[in-house]
Amino acid sequence: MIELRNVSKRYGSVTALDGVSLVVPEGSVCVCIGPSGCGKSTTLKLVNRLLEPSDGEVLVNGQSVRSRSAVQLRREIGYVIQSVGLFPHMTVAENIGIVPRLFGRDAAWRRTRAEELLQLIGLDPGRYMQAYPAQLSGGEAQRIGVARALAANQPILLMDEPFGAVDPLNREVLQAEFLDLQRKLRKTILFVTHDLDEAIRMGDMIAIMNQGQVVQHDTPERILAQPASRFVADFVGVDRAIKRLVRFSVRDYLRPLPAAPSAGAAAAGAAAVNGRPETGTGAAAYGTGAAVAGTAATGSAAAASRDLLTGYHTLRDALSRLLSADLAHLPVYSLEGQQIGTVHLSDIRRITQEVAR
Ligand SMILES: Nc1ncnc2c1ncn2[C@@H]1O[C@H](COP(=O)(O)OP(=O)(O)OP(=O)(O)O)[C@@H](O)[C@H]1O
Repeated sequence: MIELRNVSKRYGSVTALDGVSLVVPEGSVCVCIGPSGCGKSTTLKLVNRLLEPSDGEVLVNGQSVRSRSAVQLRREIGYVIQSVGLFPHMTVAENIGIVPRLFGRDAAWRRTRAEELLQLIGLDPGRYMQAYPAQLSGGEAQRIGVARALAANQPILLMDEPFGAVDPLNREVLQAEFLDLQRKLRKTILFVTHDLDEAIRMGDMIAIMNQGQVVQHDTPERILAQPASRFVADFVGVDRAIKRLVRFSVRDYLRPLPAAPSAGAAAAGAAAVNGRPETGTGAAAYGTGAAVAGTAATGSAAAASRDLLTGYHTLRDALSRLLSADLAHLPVYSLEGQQIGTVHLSDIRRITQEVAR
């Protein structure tokens, strides 16, 4: 558990944090969000003692961080930042093994752990263990940053815009994968983002900050349904019912393809959305050769380059595409560009009604 009790942080005449109290229960994700300069990163850095509070107290698992050595604390708390901070002269495996090495784990243990983690984050160990950071795409580097944070099995993670440097599709893929991991690992996570959709999707709780204060700390649903102030209402914007849909991934509402795929309505949908004639063989008609051959290892280039709807997209993306194409359903693709099913407007409508209740 992470707890801030009435914490303030001043830099000379600048008050970066002003009496912040916040609790992140064990196994949950709290996302801090707010305008630039509101104190998000400062909040995070107080937890692992990269900064010291001017007033108030920060506790980790009930113990004041002041009573812990900063070095020891940082070994126990993972820290993922936007620029990732991989060491360029070390291989991916060595980068992932940094904290376990500090804990005295031997080379064989670190190697096995690095392989497991690469598999967990969807990167082929055979290809990536010995790669250097300069050989990675931005999205891959960010996954390695997450793997490194997971390597030491630290129960607490601080994540400062961990997916900030990734393009939108890769970002949605990483978010979905990270949520899968979190369901399994149940870490206690304090997460900072600029991106409201990301906050709504990732957070069990969201702390909306403004001018060094937490102005609402609540579930995403309540923040959207009952903003506590004019500031929060303006911050979350007008289309709040639709924003809730980012909490749902397309793959969870996928209707599978029939056993023998045919050139049905779904293919027609693809043609309409992609603005090109469909020859009747679904995704295969677009070919997976050229697009996929040049794919980044994350595999998302094929889907991204053709702007296809994938299982990793949110239901809000699906809704927006359905409405703009004026269709009742749309094909859904794998990252490699193979059609895997369809998503239906009627299903999304049902979910909107359920969450509105
Ligand atoms: N070392 C410092 N000296 C003086 N002021 C600082 C220092 N670090 C941060 N600040 C100020 O404290 C406030 C909070 O900074 P912080 O980095 O926590 O904001 P943030 O919400 O993370 O911003 P952003 O979204 O732009 O990253 C800002 O006004 C910032 O200018």
